[in-house]
Amino acid sequence: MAPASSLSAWSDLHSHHESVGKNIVLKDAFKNDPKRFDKFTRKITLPADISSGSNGTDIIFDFSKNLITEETLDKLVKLAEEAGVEKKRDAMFAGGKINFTEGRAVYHAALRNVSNQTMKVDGVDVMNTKGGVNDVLEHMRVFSEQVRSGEWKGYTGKKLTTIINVGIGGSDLGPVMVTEALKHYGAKDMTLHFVSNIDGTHIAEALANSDPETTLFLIASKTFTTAETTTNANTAKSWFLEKTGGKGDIAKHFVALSTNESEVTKFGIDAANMFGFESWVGGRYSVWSAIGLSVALYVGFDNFHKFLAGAHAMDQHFQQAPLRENIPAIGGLLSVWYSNFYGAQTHLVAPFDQYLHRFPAYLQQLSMESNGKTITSDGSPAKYTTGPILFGEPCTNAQHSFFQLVHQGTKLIPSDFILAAKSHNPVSDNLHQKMLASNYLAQAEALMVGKTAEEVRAEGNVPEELVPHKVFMGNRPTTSILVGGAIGPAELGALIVYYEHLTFTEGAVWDINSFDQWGVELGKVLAKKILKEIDEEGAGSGHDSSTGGLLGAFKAYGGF
Ligand SMILES: O=P(O)(O)OC[C@H]1O[C@](O)(CO)[C@@H](O)[C@@H]1O
Repeated sequence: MAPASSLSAWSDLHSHHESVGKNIVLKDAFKNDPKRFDKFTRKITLPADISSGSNGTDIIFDFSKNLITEETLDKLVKLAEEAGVEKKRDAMFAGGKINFTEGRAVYHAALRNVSNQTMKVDGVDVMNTKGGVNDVLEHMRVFSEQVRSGEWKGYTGKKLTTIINVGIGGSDLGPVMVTEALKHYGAKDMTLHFVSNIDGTHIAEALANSDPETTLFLIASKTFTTAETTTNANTAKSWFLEKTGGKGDIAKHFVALSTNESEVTKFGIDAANMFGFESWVGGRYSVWSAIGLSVALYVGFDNFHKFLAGAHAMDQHFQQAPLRENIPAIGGLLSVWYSNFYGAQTHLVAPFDQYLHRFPAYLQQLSMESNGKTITSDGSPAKYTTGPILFGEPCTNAQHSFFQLVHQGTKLIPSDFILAAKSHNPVSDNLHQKMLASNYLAQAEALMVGKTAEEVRAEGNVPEELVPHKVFMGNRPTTSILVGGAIGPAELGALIVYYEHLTFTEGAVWDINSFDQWGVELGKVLAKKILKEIDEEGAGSGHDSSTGGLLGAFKAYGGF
């Protein structure tokens, strides 16, 4: 495809930004158009049999507090058409090798294809082939039910109630985020640990209070070659063998979630205890695969299946809805609008939901590992900004830390706020939930309406020199996402996929490959070289004076 800036819709959007976009005053737009909320709100309804409540759950995406007019949306849709977003989407869902730098299909949607539509890569039916999606799901079902019921026992005959997932990046962030988000559904007798960091503290703390007789290790690594994971896994194995006096049975206590059978067996895990997936599942899209085993163990397979089904519902919406009605496509196009025409550099996601406290961290990998790229499909550098810096924290906490900058700083920070209408914990007669909701609504309203100097003065008793400090410029865009029930497995699945396809849409417009991650390689290679140098005499070789100086100092202070 062509670089986005060469498209006629791109130039058109530039003129539109100059003549219209720059001058949009949101509070006036609402005054002038009582139907604005209806015009820019989209809804998806999840089927009743997978929803958290007894009726199907609606999820409302209110885009009306964004700096757009109907004409803007039309022009953004035109941009998507010219950039071939639909063609690229269809190629993805058809198993095309759209990860063009690695020659791979991008087919994580097959993992949640609960309606079992035919999905093929290289002519092979990935759903029903031996060892394919349905076989792995069945293996996960059987295993998770055996562990949860206690039928699968440790080497001394005890039920396994501590799960330690060892993995990093996509082999960690999804499972952590989802198990936290679905804690309400989690097995009360299970303790979960997620060990990712190579910092020995992480594994040491997980092992400190674990009993080898009742601990199950999930070694989660797509490649099974990631240094942090293999090192942590070996430390876990040594601990297990040492604590059990060599009597511990690895086969009962260690399973692998991976694509790499030969490395798994080399590590000492039986191929029968390996839950596989294929190279067409990117790490940051792998929570739907065997990498999600900790989720299935914790919340039960039926809930894991609902999680997949909610995701599938959003996949179908993304595949079928016309661009102007297409929720993830609109989200992605808004991101392009702010990044490339308003110069925004960030994207804030703030869930008003404590269970979603790891959601922004999860989205950081999804968004920034996917679209943190400069090179376009023809190998030339993009002449425009690409992936935004995504950040966030749950609210209301974030309001009491960095929201100052969001309200009064010099930067435009497009923000997403997420709220579930129903809490899993309606304590104090729902007082907490009402307060949470009032903040969710108030923040978006405050960011939009702001406060003028006249309004500050009208409050009285404000010394004139303080007036400018108390002014809020307002007109700051937000997207409000409202889940019309509680956030259960299906609702969570749909929310994640909203962001997956939003990220897809951005990358498709920017003409970059959202599915590789070459940018993480250089640091890995240098770390390997320096690791060797720590054990050698001197302060390494070929380094700049800062790196060499610090290496020498580390060795001296650390006694290495
Ligand atoms: O699952 P693996 O192969 O251990 O990789 C872990 C993570 O490392 C990365 O490759 C980045 O270094 C991510 O893309 C991936 O999710």
